[in-house]
Amino acid sequence: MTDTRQPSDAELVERVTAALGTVIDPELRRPLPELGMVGEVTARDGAVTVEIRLTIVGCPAATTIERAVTSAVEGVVGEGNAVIQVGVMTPEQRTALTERLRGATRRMPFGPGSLTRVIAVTSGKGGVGKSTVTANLAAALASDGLNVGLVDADVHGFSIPGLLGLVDASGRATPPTRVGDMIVPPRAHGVAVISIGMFLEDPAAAVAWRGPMLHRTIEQFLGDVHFGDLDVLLIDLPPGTGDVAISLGQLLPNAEVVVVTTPQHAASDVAVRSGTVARQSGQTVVGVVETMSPVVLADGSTLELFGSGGGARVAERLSSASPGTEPVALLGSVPLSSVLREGGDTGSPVVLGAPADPAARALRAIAERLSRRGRGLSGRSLGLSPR
Ligand SMILES: Nc1ncnc2c1ncn2[C@@H]1O[C@H](COP(=O)(O)OP(=O)(O)OP(=O)(O)O)[C@@H](O)[C@H]1O
Repeated sequence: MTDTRQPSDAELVERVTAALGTVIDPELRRPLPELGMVGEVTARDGAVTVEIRLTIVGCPAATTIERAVTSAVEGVVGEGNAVIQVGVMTPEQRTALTERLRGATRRMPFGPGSLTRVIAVTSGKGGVGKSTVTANLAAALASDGLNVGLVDADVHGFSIPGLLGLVDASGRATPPTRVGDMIVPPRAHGVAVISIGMFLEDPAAAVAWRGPMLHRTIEQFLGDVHFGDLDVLLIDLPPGTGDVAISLGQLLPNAEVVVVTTPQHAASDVAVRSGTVARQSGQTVVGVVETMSPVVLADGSTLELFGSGGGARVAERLSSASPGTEPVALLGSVPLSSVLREGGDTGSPVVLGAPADPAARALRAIAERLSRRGRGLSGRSLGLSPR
């Protein structure tokens, strides 16, 4: 027999509370009650009032949250029977929230033993297409359903916000949300992104920092930014073997490293050095990506603007420099593509915006190869001990 009586107000409160448990904060990616964002829930004569506490005044996700809460509550009480009162957390509530979130991760959540795969992308020379490769790999992996974070560690030459469309018309990068002293990264194309560019008022400002300041910034990006549970964290390193690469080697010796090069000798020779420095800190070079590779033109001829063979050369030299370890593979070659470049200029990664372009296909295949590699459990702590 079906129960046809009207639910009591107490039952409504119970059902609405359960429904609110399904509403996820779009930035912090956890249910609202778990974040302490749901205040009092009261019912009277079948109508329900819900108090929502936003983390900060002017929270960028306010409208999305209010809409999601309204729809969850109306799902229980019917349209027009829900009153949503939106307020803001007190400083004490905010502190409790940041402490809860910190406890859930750890101070350095991506260090050795982490279940997140950390993939640092490096190159020898600047301007070889490293950031473009990183942004596209992040977008491709996220569109495959993985939780992806991206740290733009190219502090002096940051370009990730632009490549992923996280800039306004004046070129200013989207600032992250701050909850107390915790930083919530903006998201684009499903990727949570942090970059020094997001902390600068003037997009043209030069960041002239040296060793200790750079080290602290990278440490903060990895420790104070709330990425939540990630499957993969990509790191766009500055070109070369400078302070940031060394800091990252110390902080994340567990990182896997992808070396990007063009086909040209001048680029591939220095790219080998970047791979070698990564290895010295214990990181594993998992492959090489060649970009700006030869492209087949409409008339069938091949344009080799930067020559050919650089990627294979780097892979071979890194393999022979470390005999006895797994050979370093050429993960793929991304041909020269004006569609890819235009996608970068407009913040629309080519893997999403023009998936049929040969460069997009090559990048997708590289992302697949990388994620296939990650399915094994070798090197991961399973939390088991022998009996
Ligand atoms: N395969 C490609 N075809 C055409 N243009 C490309 C290709 N790859 C990258 N580019 C273009 O080359 C320029 C440099 O690329 P990008 O910024 O990714 O290089 P980078 O190695 O990260 O540079 P830096 O480290 O100095 O910041 C960009 O304008 C980008 O659009």
